[in-house]
Amino acid sequence: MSKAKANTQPDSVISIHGLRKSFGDLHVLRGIDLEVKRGENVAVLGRSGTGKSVLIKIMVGLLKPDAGKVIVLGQDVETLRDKDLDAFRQKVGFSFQSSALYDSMSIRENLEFPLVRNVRNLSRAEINEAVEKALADVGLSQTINQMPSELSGGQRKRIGIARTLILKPEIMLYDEPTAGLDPITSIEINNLINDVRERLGATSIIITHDLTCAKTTGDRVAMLLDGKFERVGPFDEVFSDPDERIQQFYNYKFVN
Ligand SMILES: Nc1ncnc2c1ncn2[C@@H]1O[C@H](COP(=O)(O)OP(=O)(O)OP(=O)(O)O)[C@@H](O)[C@H]1O
Repeated sequence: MSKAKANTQPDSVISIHGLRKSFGDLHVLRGIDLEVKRGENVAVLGRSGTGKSVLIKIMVGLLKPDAGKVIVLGQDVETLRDKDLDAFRQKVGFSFQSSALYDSMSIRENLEFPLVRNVRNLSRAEINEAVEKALADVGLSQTINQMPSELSGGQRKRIGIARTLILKPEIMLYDEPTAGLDPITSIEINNLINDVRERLGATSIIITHDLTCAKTTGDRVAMLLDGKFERVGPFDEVFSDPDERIQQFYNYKFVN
């Protein structure tokens, strides 16, 4: 761990070097490098199937890389096991592409679930308070006794984010937070992501192919092309690049 730390820039909370991952002959990640500072929001952009979800899964230890290093909060993710991995996953919140709510549980029960599983010795009053706060943070206090099936797609996404936030993570990883949502609801989610950063001081990686989401939430965007971050920087800088692949992506998707 110390060796890996030595390679990391001092203010980085996420440090990725030479990351590679293939599935058989499919070379998905071909040498990814990225440094993310505390409190920064980085939007990872790329077309479908370019490996964005694979990257996020490697970052939380759900997939093993073939080569390279992923250091998150000073820890080499690949080496984490058992209790250390559990503790790590409390500090790194992962908001799934599907909201991943339990359909048979009420919103209150969905939010209680990670707390009861991960935090010991909480009183009933503390659990209630945490659930109420998390719901208020995403503007959905009124849904506490409803079932997921009674909510809209946008509301389910926000509840999914609240369920991740309830453990007060230092890092939030959002996988396609606006996928399948109408433009207005997408804007609400983008605002929520920015709000989370301001209120919790969380560092976030936002995986998306929604350019509006990337522009609104990312201090920087990292453009995944052919298995590498070909361009990393402020949105306008990255998309002023005349590279045909970048312009094709921009012109096809961006409506504003
Ligand atoms: N466990 C796995 N086994 C085999 N192939 C996989 C596995 N996970 C991902 N892949 C392949 O890796 C490639 C990248 O997948 P990934 O889900 O990361 O794409 P993505 O950029 O997130 O796409 P989308 O925007 O559509 O969600 C795809 O071709 C996918 O089929």
